[in-house]
Amino acid sequence: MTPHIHAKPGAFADVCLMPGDPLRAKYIAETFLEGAELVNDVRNMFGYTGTYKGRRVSVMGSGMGIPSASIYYKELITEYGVSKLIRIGSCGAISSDVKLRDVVIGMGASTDSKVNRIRFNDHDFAAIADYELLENAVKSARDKKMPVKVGNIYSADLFYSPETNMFDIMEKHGILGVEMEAAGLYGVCAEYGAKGLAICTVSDHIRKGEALSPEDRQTSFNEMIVLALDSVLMG
Ligand SMILES: O=P(O)(O)O[C@H]1O[C@H](CO)[C@@H](O)[C@H]1O
Ligand SMILES: O=c1cc[nH]c(=O)[nH]1
Repeated sequence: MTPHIHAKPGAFADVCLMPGDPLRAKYIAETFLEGAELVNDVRNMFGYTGTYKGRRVSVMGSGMGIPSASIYYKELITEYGVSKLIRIGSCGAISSDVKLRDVVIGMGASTDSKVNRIRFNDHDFAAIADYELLENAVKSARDKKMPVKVGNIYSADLFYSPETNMFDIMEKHGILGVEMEAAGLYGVCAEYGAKGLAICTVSDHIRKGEALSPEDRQTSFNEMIVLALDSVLMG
């Protein structure tokens, strides 16, 4: 047990899907997993383990932002033997090339957070996805004929950032989506020897002021969830 996860040893599978929202973890467990059991509810950060098409899989919320998420990523890896962590999140788009409902896979994650500098002696750390998880997610998308955008995402510390000129800079540098955890996930995985990948559905367009309706959110999140779960079956 850890201060944040009261689960028995072996309660988690080797792979854990990680949405920010613990209620999305509950929804995924109840909708997509067979025999799902609640394995953590400390702080209502629900974690479940069940099977997907016969493959043991866990799903747990991470909370919002790198500080919260990093606690769960680290404890799952070092205390519960989770070796593959797949974030399934939402993100905001900036460029007109990226639209609502698009699925974005973070090959790398830029950030304004200092966490990777803290762990990397204040040097630049290239926060990148695990190649095998990335390749399997892309294969899973291709099998479904589901278009995905693969590239650089941006993990912001502030949801309400005063640095609004950053959106122009991000667009110029090809950032596909803004979210709040991926760079932390990639840093934690590098530090503790696990594999990480962040997949996000575009839930809103920051420049156009558009946002998915709750119904559209659910449908498009379902597509991302199945994409992630099927990618787990590939390796
Ligand atoms: O939908 P989730 O996974 O929580 O992801 C995004 O949504 C939250 C902000 O609303 C942040 O956690 C951000 O990364
Ligand atoms: O972190 C996030 C998530 C969705 N949309 C945003 O603008 N930011």
